[in-house]
Amino acid sequence: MTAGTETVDTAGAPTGPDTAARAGSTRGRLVLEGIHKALGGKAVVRGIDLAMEPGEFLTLLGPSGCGKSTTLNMVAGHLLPDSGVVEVDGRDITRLPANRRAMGMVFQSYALFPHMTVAENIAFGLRMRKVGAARRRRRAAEALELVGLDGMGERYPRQLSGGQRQRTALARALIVEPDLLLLDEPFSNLDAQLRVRLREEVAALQRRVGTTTILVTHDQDEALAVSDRIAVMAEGTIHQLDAPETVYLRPATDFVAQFVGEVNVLDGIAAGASGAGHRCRIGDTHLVTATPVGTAPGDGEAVRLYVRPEAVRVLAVPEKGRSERPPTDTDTSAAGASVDTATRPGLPGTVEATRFLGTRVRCVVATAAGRVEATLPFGSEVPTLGEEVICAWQPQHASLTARP
Ligand SMILES: Nc1ncnc2c1ncn2[C@@H]1O[C@H](COP(=O)(O)OP(=O)(O)OP(=O)(O)O)[C@@H](O)[C@H]1O
Repeated sequence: MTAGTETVDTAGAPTGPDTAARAGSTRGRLVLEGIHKALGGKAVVRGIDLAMEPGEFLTLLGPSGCGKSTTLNMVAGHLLPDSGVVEVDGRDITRLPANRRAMGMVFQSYALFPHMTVAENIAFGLRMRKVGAARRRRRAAEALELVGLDGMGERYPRQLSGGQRQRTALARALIVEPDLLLLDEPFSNLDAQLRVRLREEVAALQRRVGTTTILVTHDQDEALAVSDRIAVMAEGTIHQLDAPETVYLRPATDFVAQFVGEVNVLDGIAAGASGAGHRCRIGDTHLVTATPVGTAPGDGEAVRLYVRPEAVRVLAVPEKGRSERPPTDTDTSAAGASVDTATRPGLPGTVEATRFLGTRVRCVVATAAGRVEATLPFGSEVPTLGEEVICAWQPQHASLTARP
């Protein structure tokens, strides 16, 4: 889009440079401070604090009803918080009406005007801002190109596929060069393949234009794939606000561990630090290791350990080991190695089920701590049903917290 010099009639609305030239923008620093909101007599948002950097892509992730959309609507100005402050670029906008905020919003339902062409839909925000017709047409054509819809400007929404409609909605949100782009479950109406493709497109586009973006979703894969940071929400509060890797590998709470990705949950008793982590006793005899999240537990404290199926190695028991699974001197190798539990941590068990999943095999092992699921990578040797094995993992691949 060309450098804009037009003024607009909405306080806080942008008059800034081209959308395409805004990567590395310093605009769109959002701060939420102590936000509370009750709806229908129920506390729906209960003390949200959040600070976003300009250009950041942040996802509000949580189960249905946890307050994600309510939070987004307070940023958009569709809802007024009961208490707390919404600030953009140092300016308190808590009480500023939605139409005077510089926000671009995309909804699950597209919300396009059926009687307007795609180009008219996209240019709508500019028309509201009294931008002249010729300039509107030019900017709409540029926005169409930005979202890969060149040449489709004269169609009507009903003549578009779901993905094309959502690209139109995105172009309409971006054309006003908003401080913030707010995406409320924008991919939910699309089929699985298109959902993945469009989310990649949106993430790439966001990096290009550099608009600070909040995505609301309950889809953890989506959140992990596109976000700079994820705020995991439950019951109106943020449980953890971190980079995707940290949320996945170092879940801060029991809820985060169990909501984001699949996880084995094992209860045990803390048994002292070891060089590469913290020891944890399962049952009377078995020792495993993990990395504490936050303060390390005291000896004898009841702890809960979380380990992802893909981090679990299924190893042969040395004395029963099959000849085709040669022992190694490390327990960090893939399935096929063996482990000596007298000297190394590990959880013995019996293979209860194996399931072929195409690119990997899922192996279920019955242990003293309950069922442990392991994902064996493609090409691994698959243990036989009823085989006695050891489940092992590297301490940095398992996390440990005080038992809730
Ligand atoms: N206008 C309203 N009046 C009363 N309760 C409401 C209203 N809007 C939302 N709620 C309730 O507030 C809670 C949070 O809703 P919200 O839409 O923010 O959740 P969400 O996390 O976005 O969930 P979803 O993914 O299902 O949209 C829900 O229990 C919902 O039923």
